[in-house]
This record gives sequence, structure tokens and C-alpha cells, in this order.
Amino acid sequence: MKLYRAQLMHTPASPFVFPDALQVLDDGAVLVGNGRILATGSYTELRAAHPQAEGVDLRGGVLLPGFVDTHVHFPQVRIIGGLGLPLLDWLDTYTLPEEARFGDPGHAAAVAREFVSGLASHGTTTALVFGSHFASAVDLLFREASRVGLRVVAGQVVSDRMLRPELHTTPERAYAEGRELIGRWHGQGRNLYAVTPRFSLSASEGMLDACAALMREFGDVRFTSHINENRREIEVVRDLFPGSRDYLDTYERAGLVTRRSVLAHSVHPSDRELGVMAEHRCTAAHCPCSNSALGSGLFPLRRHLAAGVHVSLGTDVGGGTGFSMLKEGLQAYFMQQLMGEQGYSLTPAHLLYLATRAGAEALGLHGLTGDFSVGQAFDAVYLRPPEGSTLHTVLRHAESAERTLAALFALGTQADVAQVWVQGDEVYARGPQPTPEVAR
Ligand SMILES: O=c1[nH]c(=O)c2nc[nH]c2[nH]1
Ligand SMILES: [Zn+2]
Repeated sequence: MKLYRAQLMHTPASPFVFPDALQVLDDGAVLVGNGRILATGSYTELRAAHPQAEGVDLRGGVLLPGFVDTHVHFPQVRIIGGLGLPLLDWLDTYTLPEEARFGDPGHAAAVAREFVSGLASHGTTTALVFGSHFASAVDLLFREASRVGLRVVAGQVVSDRMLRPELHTTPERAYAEGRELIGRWHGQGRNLYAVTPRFSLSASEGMLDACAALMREFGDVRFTSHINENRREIEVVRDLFPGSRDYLDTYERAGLVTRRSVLAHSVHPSDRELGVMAEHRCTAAHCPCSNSALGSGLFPLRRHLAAGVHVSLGTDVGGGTGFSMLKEGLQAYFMQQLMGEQGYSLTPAHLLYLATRAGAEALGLHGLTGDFSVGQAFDAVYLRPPEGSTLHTVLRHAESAERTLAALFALGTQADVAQVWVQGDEVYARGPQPTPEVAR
């Protein structure tokens, strides 16, 4: 057993429902055995009750639940930063040419390493991942996630039109390869499978039906896709599905809108779509950096909440600008501030919830990860800014835990991630810090 001592913060409940949901232990501790949290509480009390536990002293930083990124693309690591284009042009110019390279196992294996280490080194312990159009590359992604120990929910991306020929498949082949991948990876170690049509624009009704067949056959695989991201995209989808009421209806008709569904973006939903998403308890994955970079629009968080739609957060690498869930939280805050009365003023507690527990709920994993409640896996990120950094200075002077948390979102980067665990296993540790220069 290990006793981790630190300043702890977590949100076991939603601050959107319970204003005092943020739980803070200034001198706190988590007792961990076999990767599971056995107790969470004051250090003094837990140490007295468990004198034999091995101590891990993490004072000087902040321990948070590992981040849960609910929308991120494996084959897009190397195209992060393709700024200046709207969605459909960005896909044609930067994204699809890169994704076409993943039929080459050497390329796919190299990017799988970059991708998984990118997630882990930013404190993300669970991710809902858009895989590759190539089944062989999806295998390599799951293999790398297993080697490192990260939790991934991932799937083969399927499409049968409008992209480029190398990325197209058929409904029959998508079903067959999906079945094989599910058999190999779903529920193996920390891996889960997500059925993943790219978006209705690139998936015919037949393709969506093949996805629905997999969802019916495998009762607990997850579903993910894109929705209502960009106005031009929405127009094209309307033309491609003349019989559908709206974008959501293209998925709804196939039976793909359920509690197991996470739909990325939802920037331009109708009231009908929000009502149906709430009724079926599916999640909207909000990707604020991507929405800003691609000029997609301002996410109507207040309307989602009013309709009762569950909302989580995603980086959307590579439309997004990196793996940092801290940056995503800050950008979500900025965008809501800029929306005036239509925005929702987010507190640091909301940001932490969106970056952790909300994602676990979206994936149906809230009994396993997302906070430090007893029985959960010990999935955690230890943030400790290097001495001399601005964040280090601000934390030293922070007057409350809320101010500390706000500063972590405002200033925190990959450089502040000191250590990361999944189910008690260390999946990332920062290298030695350069000694601050001594003034002579
Ligand atoms: O942000 C996005 N990234 C993508 O790769 C994509 N494909 C379809 N729609 C998309 N949106
Ligand atoms: Zn995306």
C-alpha cells in the first residue's frame, strides 16, 4: 500500500448541479492498494490509521484526477498548428493527406508512440480516440496504449465517400474489420472500443447502418462521431440526407444516439437536436481550441445545460492546438466570457469537472476514474511547476485553493506535469529539472 501526500482537489459531483462540488484537502492523502483508492482524507488521519503504508511525499504541488480527453485524433499529431482554414478546407489541405499515410505500419507505429506519450505527458489518463481509417494502424495504437498503460477508448474511423479513395471502405468491410478489432481489443486490459464513423458527410446510410449493427451486437462498445461543427459542413450534410430532419437525425435514424454516444463539437445545434441528445443521454464533447482555430463558432454551453445535455471536454488534436486539457479548460472559459449573456461563467471547479469527471461520465467510466472517491482506480496527475516559473510564483502566493486551481488552468502547461499514474502504475515522470542558476 502507498500513501500519496499532497494538496488534493477533485469534483466527485457536478458543479453545474452542486455549487460546492469542488473538494479540496490542503494536506491530503490518497491510500492506494492494487491500483485502487482505499481511502482519501486528511494526511494526519490516514497516516495514523495506516502506519505501515509506504509514503510518497508530493507536497509542493497539486494532485488532481487524471484528465479525460473525450475527443482526440491519433493520426493528427504531426499536423497540429495548421491554422487559417475552415473545417472542410483544413481536412483537404492538411488532414486527409496525413491520414492517408497510416497504411504504412512504420509511420503508424512512430505516430502511435508520439500520440500516447503526448497524452500521458500532459496528464491525460483516459482518452476517447478517433483512430485511423486503417485497421492495422488501430492495432498499433491499442498496442502502444497497452505498452504504456493508458486507458483508451478507440476505434477504426470509417467512411465511404467524399474523402479520398485510400480512406474509403465499404459497409461490409467496415463491419468485418470492426468485429475483428472489437474481438481483439475491447475489454482487453485498459482498452475499450468505440464505433467511429468519421461524420455523416463521409458516411452513407449503409455505412451508418453497418455501425449500428456493431453497436447492437456488442452491448457495451461506445460510439463517437462529429456533429454540427461548421456551417458549410451542415449544409452539405443536409443535401446528402434529404430525408433527415437535421444533422442529428442522420445518426438518430440509424439508432446511433444513445447513452453510449459522444458527439464532438455541437457548435450549431437546433433545439430539437438538443432535446433528443438529452432524452437519449448522449454527450456533447466540447473542443474549444479547435472551434477557435478552425473558426467553427462559439459553443452554446448554456443551451446544452438548459436542455439537459451532458457536456465533456476534448482537445481535438490536430484541429485543436495540443494535448493540454488545462489549455482546453482555459479556452472554454474564455469563449463563454466572450459570449456575454449567452455565455456561462465557468469557475475553476467547472473547469476541473469538465476536464476529469465529466469525461468519465461521458464514457460510462465514472465508477472507475475521474475523481478520488474510494474504489476508483488511482488515475492521477501531479502538477508541480518548476522553480522560477511564473506558475510557481503564483501558486506560492495563492490565497485559496480556488485561486490555485484557477492559476493551474491559466498558466499550466506540459512543463508543469511532474508525474502521472493510471491504476497506480506510473505512466509518465518528468525528467530531472535544470538547477536554477545561482546568482554570483
Ligand atoms: O474537427 C474535426 N476534425 C476532423 O478530423 C474531422 N473529420 C470530420 N469532421 C472533423 N472535425
Ligand atoms: Zn475531431
